[in-house]
Amino acid sequence: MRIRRHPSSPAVSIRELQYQIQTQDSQPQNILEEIVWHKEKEVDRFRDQTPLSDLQQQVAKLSPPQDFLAALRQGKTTPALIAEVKKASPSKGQFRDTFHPEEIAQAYERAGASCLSVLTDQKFFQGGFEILSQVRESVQIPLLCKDFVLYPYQIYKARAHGADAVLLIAAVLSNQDLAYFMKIIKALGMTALVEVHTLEELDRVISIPGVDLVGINNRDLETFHVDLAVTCSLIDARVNPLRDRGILVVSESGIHGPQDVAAVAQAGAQAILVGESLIKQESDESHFASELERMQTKIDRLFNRPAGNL
Ligand SMILES: O=P(O)(O)OC[C@@H](O)[C@@H](O)c1c[nH]c2ccccc12
Repeated sequence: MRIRRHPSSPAVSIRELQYQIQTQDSQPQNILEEIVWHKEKEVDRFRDQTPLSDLQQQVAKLSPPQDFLAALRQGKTTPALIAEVKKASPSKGQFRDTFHPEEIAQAYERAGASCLSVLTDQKFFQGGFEILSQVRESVQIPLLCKDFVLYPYQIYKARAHGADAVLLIAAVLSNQDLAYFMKIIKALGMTALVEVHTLEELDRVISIPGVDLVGINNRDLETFHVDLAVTCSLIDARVNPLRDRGILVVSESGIHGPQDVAAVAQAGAQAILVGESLIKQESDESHFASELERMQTKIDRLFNRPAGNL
């Protein structure tokens, strides 16, 4: 695990030294740590509003989730597309002036996405669980809840708002937590997408029983640096164990054009997760009559297919 879950408390009590240790260790070292430390407080607030037992009762009344992994295996495109409903990011700010999640989600679905990802982190990505619910009402395809999961509570909350799959980030969870959270996700009939960024993390994840869907994030969440070679080198290093275990690999982040899609597909990614390049408002986009037309054009371009070829 690369990330400290909490600010560490000083081990010594000599006053001056304590002051020094506190100032150094009580600052997050990078954005991922900052997000995780803040997430602890956000989850506390959610628990105060709605206890876990209430969420569990809500979840018990829902019809079963859809099979996210099967939708990727069937794939409306090759590789299958998970399109992300993403309003903003901590590094780039807001991607467009007006953001209508239902419209975007419907356009993605009709233009060829096999599944959708919905960001629910409020502070850093301007997402929300109300957006997940709105999207659930607007489309048929399976949904991934994209958040920084630290507690089982968040898994029930995702399900209660209509998610079929939940992201688990190896950089912030121990193996024990990963294995435990996977059990809860499976018991709820959902799919876990386990995200890695390094070979160490991939090795940890491959060793956990029941992992069948792995996301390789091309973006380093500590620095925001994006490199598609991350997907290629990690798959390359572990081709055999990935194949033997029947793990489907999703290449995540920084995919902008047909060359990018071809590169990660060639490396062995069977699905891609794309946010920014689909959602971003370009300066020459005013001529698009509708969100559907916009998304159709962008997705056609991404897969190098003739315009309107759905
Ligand atoms: O907008 P991009 O570069 O296409 O990336 C999408 C997605 O991969 C990215 O949003 C993401 C991948 N893993 C995450 C974990 C948390 C928040 C966000 C993410």
